[in-house]
Amino acid sequence: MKILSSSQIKSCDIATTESGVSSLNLMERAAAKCVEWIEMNFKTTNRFLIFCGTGNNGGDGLATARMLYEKGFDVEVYIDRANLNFKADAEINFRKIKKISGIEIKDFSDFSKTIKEKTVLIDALFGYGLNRKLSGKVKNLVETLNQTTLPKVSIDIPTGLFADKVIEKDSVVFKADFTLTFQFYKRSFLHPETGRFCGKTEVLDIDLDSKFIEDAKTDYFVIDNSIIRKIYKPREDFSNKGTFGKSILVGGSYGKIGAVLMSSLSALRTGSGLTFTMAPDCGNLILQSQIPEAMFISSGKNYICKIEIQDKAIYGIGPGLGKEKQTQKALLEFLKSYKNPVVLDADALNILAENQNLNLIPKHSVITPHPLEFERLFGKTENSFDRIELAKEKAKDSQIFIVLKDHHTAIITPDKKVYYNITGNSGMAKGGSGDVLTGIITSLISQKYEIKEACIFSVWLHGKAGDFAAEEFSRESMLPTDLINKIGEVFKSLN
Ligand SMILES: NC(=O)C1=CN([C@@H]2O[C@H](COP(=O)(O)OP(=O)(O)OC[C@H]3O[C@@H](n4cnc5c(N)ncnc54)[C@H](O)[C@@H]3O)[C@@H](O)[C@H]2O)[C@@H](O)CC1
Ligand SMILES: Nc1ncnc2c1ncn2[C@@H]1O[C@H](COP(=O)(O)OP(=O)(O)O)[C@@H](O)[C@H]1O
Ligand SMILES: [K+]
Repeated sequence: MKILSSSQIKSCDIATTESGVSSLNLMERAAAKCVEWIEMNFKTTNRFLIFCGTGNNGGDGLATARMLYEKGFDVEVYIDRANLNFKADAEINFRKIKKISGIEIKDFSDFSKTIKEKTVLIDALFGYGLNRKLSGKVKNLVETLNQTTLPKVSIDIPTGLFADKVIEKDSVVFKADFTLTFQFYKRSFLHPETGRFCGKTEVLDIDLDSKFIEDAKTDYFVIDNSIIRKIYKPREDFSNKGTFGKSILVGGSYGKIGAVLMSSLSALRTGSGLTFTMAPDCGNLILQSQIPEAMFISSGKNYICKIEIQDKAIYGIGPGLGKEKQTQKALLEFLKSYKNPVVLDADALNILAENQNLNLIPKHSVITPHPLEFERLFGKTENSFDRIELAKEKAKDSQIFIVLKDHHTAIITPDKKVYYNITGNSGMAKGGSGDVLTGIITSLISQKYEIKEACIFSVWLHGKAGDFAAEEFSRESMLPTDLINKIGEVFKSLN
């Protein structure tokens, strides 16, 4: 799914109205979608307090208020009585509301924190039209609303956020439990500084102009099910182990054999035809007894001392590798003579960062840094939006794929496209989850998925397996190995 900027969304709204739908109708459509969702999700609630601004977001709120009232709910509308300067469509909706005697219209200052139970707060103060941080009455109101424990729903965007940029550190933002957004994810929903205000995001289809959307140019995408369906290649019947590639997972050191073990197991669980683990001898017994399907390639005693080059294999290097001098030398020597794409993670990246040898990374390789590893490689940035921009430059300069791991991992391609992942959960914030991802990416590349597609599919699959694991074991209790065991269920869901 494309992510458009706020100015592109505005143009898309205009294109839609030019194709024959009036802007008032569009607002009606947007509100109807919100009401439909609200009815489905707040079955026992009977009272809605709707906070409206004077722009189109406020207009959506006013139309939502009317429709909820018509469905028999109790509704109170809160506005700034000192500023009734509504935009055209909002004005029409305000007049409609005024005619309904059953809807109370109150001033922001009338809101009391001691509110009855079974009440939901709906934020329609500002949408993507916000152009500066909140101040004055709206800021005070949002601060007060945030202090209540009532469920909170934002229409389109939590008030105080911009669609596609970071907020200042001291900004006040409505802290939603749910955000009902129209047609597109906004980039700010996907970044840590801003996404934490959105709660669960629901994208409501309001049928904006499909031709405009198809033609719109953007560098940013959300990985949705339709992308995955296009990428996924069901396993062929007329095949053998050679059909599904050879993965070599390189890593492990004394005390960290588990990391490369999990990578190897993940490669197997995602379909790798032949899977090898290249690890020091101290790992042999552990690996052979835990994963008999993987073959062992010995390299050193307690840490990797040499990375042997084999034909027609895809290498995933880094999990549990450590940074012993000889390991560093082995990695650098391998990279000096190996020219095919590789997957590099964890200490492989730290070794390259310390030696400033980024130019050794073969073209079209995949690197999978978390934010700190990224910083070690490429330097500090002010915020996560700047980090993505820096990653775009670096991916292009080095012609590599950067899988920037986070709550919403982003894949940055050499042609500067950014794909955000929306599967996964905080149960994955445990040592070992990254090792699993390295194994999956290596396995999919060895099965001849295009590198970009392998990255997209792997990150999605990893997160989805994490979601299944959380469902069964809880976020607290689930382990990276549970996640590996759930990969099969994810594949089943695709078949
Ligand atoms: N046809 C459309 O344009 C559609 C728009 N929709 C809604 O329209 C919203 C966008 O509407 P608008 O462009 O009217 O923008 P908003 O309703 O977000 O903001 C209204 C106006 O407030 C002013 N403003 C910005 N920041 C401010 C601040 N910090 N303090 C005080 N005033 C400030 C700006 O002049 C802005 O135009 C979307 O988020 C969505 O909710 C939906 O109705 C769907 C269709
Ligand atoms: N809060 C979270 N929500 C979703 N995914 C997460 C979260 N925390 C971690 N992950 C995922 O788990 C993996 C962690 O990788 P990494 O930080 O390298 O850990 P490790 O090296 O210990 O395995 C990444 O793929 C990341 O996206
Ligand atoms: K809003």
